[in-house]
Amino acid sequence: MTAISSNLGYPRIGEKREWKRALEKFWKGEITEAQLISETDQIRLQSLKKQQDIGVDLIPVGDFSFYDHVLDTSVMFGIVPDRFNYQGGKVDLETYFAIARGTKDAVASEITKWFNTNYHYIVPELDNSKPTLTENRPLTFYQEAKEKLGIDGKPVLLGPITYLHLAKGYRKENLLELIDTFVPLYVQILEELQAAGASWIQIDEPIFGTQLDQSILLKAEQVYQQFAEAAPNLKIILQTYFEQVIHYQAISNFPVHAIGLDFVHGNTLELIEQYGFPSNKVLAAGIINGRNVWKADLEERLSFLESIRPYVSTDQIILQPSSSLLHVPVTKKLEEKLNNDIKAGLSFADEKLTEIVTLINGWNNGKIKITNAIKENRVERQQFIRASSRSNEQVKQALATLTASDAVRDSSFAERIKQQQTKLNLPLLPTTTIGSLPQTAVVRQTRTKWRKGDITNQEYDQFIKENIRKWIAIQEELGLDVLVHGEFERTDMVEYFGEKLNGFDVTEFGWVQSYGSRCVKPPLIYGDVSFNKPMTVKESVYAQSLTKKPVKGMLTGPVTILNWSFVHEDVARFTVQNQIAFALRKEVQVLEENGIQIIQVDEPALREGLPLDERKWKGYLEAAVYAFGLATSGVSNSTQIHTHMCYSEFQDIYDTIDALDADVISIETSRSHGEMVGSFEDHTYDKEIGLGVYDIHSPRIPAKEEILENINRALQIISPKQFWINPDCGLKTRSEEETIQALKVMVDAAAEVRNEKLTYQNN
Ligand SMILES: CN1c2c(nc(N)[nH]c2=O)NC[C@@H]1CNc1ccc(C(=O)N[C@@H](CCC(=O)N[C@@H](CCC(=O)N[C@@H](CCC(=O)O)C(=O)O)C(=O)O)C(=O)O)cc1
Ligand SMILES: N[C@@H](CCS)C(=O)O
Ligand SMILES: [Zn+2]
Repeated sequence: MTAISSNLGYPRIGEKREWKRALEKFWKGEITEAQLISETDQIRLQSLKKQQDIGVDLIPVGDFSFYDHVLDTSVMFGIVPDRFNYQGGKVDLETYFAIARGTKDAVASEITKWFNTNYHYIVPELDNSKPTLTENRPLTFYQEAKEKLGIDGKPVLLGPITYLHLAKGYRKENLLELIDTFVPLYVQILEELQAAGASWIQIDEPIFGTQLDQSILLKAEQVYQQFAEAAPNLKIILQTYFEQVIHYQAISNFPVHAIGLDFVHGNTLELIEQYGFPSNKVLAAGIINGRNVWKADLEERLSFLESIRPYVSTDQIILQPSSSLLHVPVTKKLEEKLNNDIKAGLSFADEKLTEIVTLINGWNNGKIKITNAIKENRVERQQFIRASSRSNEQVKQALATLTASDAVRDSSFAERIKQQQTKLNLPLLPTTTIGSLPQTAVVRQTRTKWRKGDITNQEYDQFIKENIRKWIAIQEELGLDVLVHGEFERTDMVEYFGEKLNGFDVTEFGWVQSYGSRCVKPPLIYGDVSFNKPMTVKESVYAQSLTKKPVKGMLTGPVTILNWSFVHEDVARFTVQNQIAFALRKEVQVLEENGIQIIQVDEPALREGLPLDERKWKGYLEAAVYAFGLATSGVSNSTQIHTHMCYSEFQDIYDTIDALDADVISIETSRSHGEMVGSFEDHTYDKEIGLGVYDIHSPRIPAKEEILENINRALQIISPKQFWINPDCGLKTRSEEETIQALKVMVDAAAEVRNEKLTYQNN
């Protein structure tokens, strides 16, 4: 008997984002549903075939999605919010996409971060819905892989404990009962899979990387007992990831065939060393990082595996990535423009699976059998490690001299805001946007032409300027108070800085799914980071030259740049974060020197990066506050620092939001229907704040009444003197028409409330 290799999930998007293009064509009505299905079938089957060719033993099936796997789970259980008029039975694609994207009559469901990743899932709205099994999705995909490719796949299912923790619309005290209502449906899925001849099933429970009550653990054990009894021939892998499990002793004793543990994040090895591993179970060991893109050190991984060997027999292990490969790009083979030294150090999804297959051979048959692979791996890694561009002594020295006071502004907020008000003279309830304006097809196509050399630098600059000019005029016409230049020159708020800062590089095809069809291309941080030359000044200064109203300078913050990049692993993440902050500090100062009076430093990833294990929160948050302070504290009192965060639960980090000491913060709240507002009830927040008053992720134009409701709800708790009115995130995904219409409604609503408040004050 030998051990086997496995994968937990494969990127859905195709090597060149074919999946995204098919979806967007369908949404635009350019292809039919049948064409969408046929195109995505092809992408999915190619992905399965590739994994088969690489030699992966347990190939995941059912990890494919038309939008999001949490939404897939919801519709499989008939969990559809009432506003979509669902009549029962299998949920059709129209309803599925309506939940995800909204319609003109119904707002989309909320999206939020999938654990500590930049992937967003659709939050299930349980309310009073009665779960029913509308289709056995895992079974459908299991049968497809078997019939079309002869793959005896491993269906992937989101587990009930995690699914219900991610859902809303129920009272926490009813969770245990609620779990019981889903169990029979899961049981039916498992029974049918077993009857169809499936051998394995992966049930994802990443929630076990977070702190859970004893009562939940007990319930979970009973649930898995029921699963095991219902389908005794199905080998259940209880799969955790993104963190070491917190309740290891409890979970490792659950009555399942295998326990999947992440050996990359946290210290899982220590848990095994301390408590051992049950002899009657298989250890599915995640030993290749599923969240980063660097080539593993095969020799080191093999010797790491030797530390596990005393606790398991040779065939008692499955080797796999630490998590689904949804979070890394598909293959590095398409990267033809990357510097060779950097490319040598990379490993995307396909290359990671090859590493797993190599390691399983080494584990089963001895190191000698993989000597050549190890040699090649060593040479390539050394080529990367020794690349001369990776080290920057000057930055290291500059950072070594920094102290706590380098990250704190000169005066208190109370003092600063007086000076800022005098200078900016803004009205009550100022209106603004978050930064980006529509990245139309023309904007993207022009950038692509420029990249290909089809248009010159001057022509591209001129094109960007024209867009800035056009949108400054539109914003003035709309009556917004603080304007933005629109970020037309940026592919993405992180990738753009990756193109400009030293120590970064960018890929051509290194896409990962962010939400729905939207993808991002995280830059690579391969070495010490430093400022090269001004990155945003030209566009900001040009925009400011066109108007008397203040134009915000627009930067992405150090925590977000770090979180949304693939960061080399040679030094601590916090060190890289401070290097980025130090480089941004320079940019902030240059913007100020060039007459920009408001500078926004976005930190949308700050909450997302919060460790799953609460014991690690303090260190993470302190480092975040320091880095943000380092980036923003080098300006005078009268320069107003803004920040922006979106799509996360912020209640947990209220104190950090305060400690960032930004003069103004804008936070998304519209999809969560104002839940964040409640946090301000219990605190006395003294700085200024904009709570997003409408959802930009839906093409729907908000009604004035909705915006008024959002504003008035916030104003019950936050003083109008502190409150800003803005959408909840950037507008780059919206069309020009949608943007203008929605902003018009927003500005009208703001004017109405402003007049009411002023009338009230004057009386
Ligand atoms: C705020 N958000 C962000 C997150 N993470 C980031 N790294 N950046 C973010 O802004 N996480 C949380 C949220 C997620 N939100 C979004 C919102 C929108 C997108 C998005 O629209 N992504 C685009 C890709 C953007 C991009 O870089 N485009 C390139 C064009 C590349 C291209 O497709 N070119 C075409 C030719 C042009 C054409 O015909 O369209 C080609 O080569 O074929 C660019 O602008 O140059 C997306 O399309 O998915 C992501 C996350
Ligand atoms: N300034 C960015 C922030 C997005 S989170 C934008 O507007 O797109
Ligand atoms: Zn945002």
